[in-house]
Amino acid sequence: MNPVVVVHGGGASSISKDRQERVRQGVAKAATVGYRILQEGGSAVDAVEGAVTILENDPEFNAGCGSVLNTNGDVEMDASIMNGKDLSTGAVSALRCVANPIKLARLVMEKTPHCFLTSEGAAKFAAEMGIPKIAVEQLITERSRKNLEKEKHGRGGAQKPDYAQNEGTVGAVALDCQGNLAYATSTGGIVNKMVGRVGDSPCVGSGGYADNNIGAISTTGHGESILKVNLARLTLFHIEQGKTVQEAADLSLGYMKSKLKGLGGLILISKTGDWVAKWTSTSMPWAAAKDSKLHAGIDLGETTITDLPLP
Ligand SMILES: NC(=O)C[C@H](N)C(=O)O
Repeated sequence: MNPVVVVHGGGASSISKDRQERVRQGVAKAATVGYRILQEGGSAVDAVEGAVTILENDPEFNAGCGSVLNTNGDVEMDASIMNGKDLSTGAVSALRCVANPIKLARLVMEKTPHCFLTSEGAAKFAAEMGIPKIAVEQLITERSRKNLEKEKHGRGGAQKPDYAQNEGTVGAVALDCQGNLAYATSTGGIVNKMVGRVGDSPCVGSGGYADNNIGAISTTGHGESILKVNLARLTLFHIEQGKTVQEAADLSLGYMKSKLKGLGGLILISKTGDWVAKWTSTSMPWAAAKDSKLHAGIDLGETTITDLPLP
C-alpha cells in the first residue's frame, strides 16, 4: 500500500498576507514529517500523532501553543485520535497546561480502559504519565491575546462570537503501508468561548473518525454545527454508500451549511488511498503527501505540487 498523509491547519476566514507563508510552511512540514514516519515503517497512528505534534508546537495554529483564549483569557484545549484498525480512540477536553494534547489523547487510547478524559481528570492522568505541566503563558501568544481583545471589544462588545474569525484547529489523517488508517485532531476551540465549553474536535464521529473498512477524516470549523451533524461520521457514511471522497465531502459540508449555516472543512483518505481536502470556510491551509509529491494550498482553486525532499 502506498502511504498517504493529509493535514489541515483549520477552516478560516482569509489569512493575512504576512501569515500565509508561515502557515504554508507549517502544514508542509507537518505533512512531510508524517509521510517520513510512514516511509520508515511507522503506523498511521504514529504519523497522525507526529504531524499534529508539529502543528501544536507551531504558534501560527490554534492548537497547543497558539491556542485561542476563552472568555477568562485562559487556554482550554481539546484533542482526539483514532486507530482505524480496531476503532480504539482516545480524547481529552478542557485541558490546560500541557504542550501536546494529542500525545495525551493517544495515552488515553492506549493506557486506559476509557475513550475520553476531561479537565482535572485529564490533567491528573497527564501527571501520572510523566507529562510535564507547563505554565499557561507558554501556550499564549500575542496574537491570541489580541484576538480575544478584538472579539470582546472590537465588534462593539457583541456577545455572539463571529465564527468566521475562529481559525487554526489542526488535524491529520494517514494511511500506512499495512493499509491501516488513523486520524488526529487538536484545537484551542473558539475565541471567547465560555469556560468549560467543549467543541467537536475531541468528539469521535464529529471531530474525526477512522475505520480501515471505510476511510479516515479530520474536521474543522464551527464546532456546534459539526457536533449537530456528526460531520466526520456523516462523511464516511456517504463513502459507505459508494460516493467518491469528493462527493462525500461536498454532500456532508453542503448539508451542514444548508441545514445550520455552519461552515467548516475536512481532510479525508479512503481505504484505497484516494484523498481530498475541502472547505466551505473562506480558506483552509492543507497539505497532502503521496507518491513522493507534496500537494498544498490555502485558498480555493490554488494548489501547488512539489517533490518531497529526499529523506
Ligand atoms: N477552528 C475550529 O475548527 C474550531 C473547532 N472546530 C471548535 O469549534 O472547537
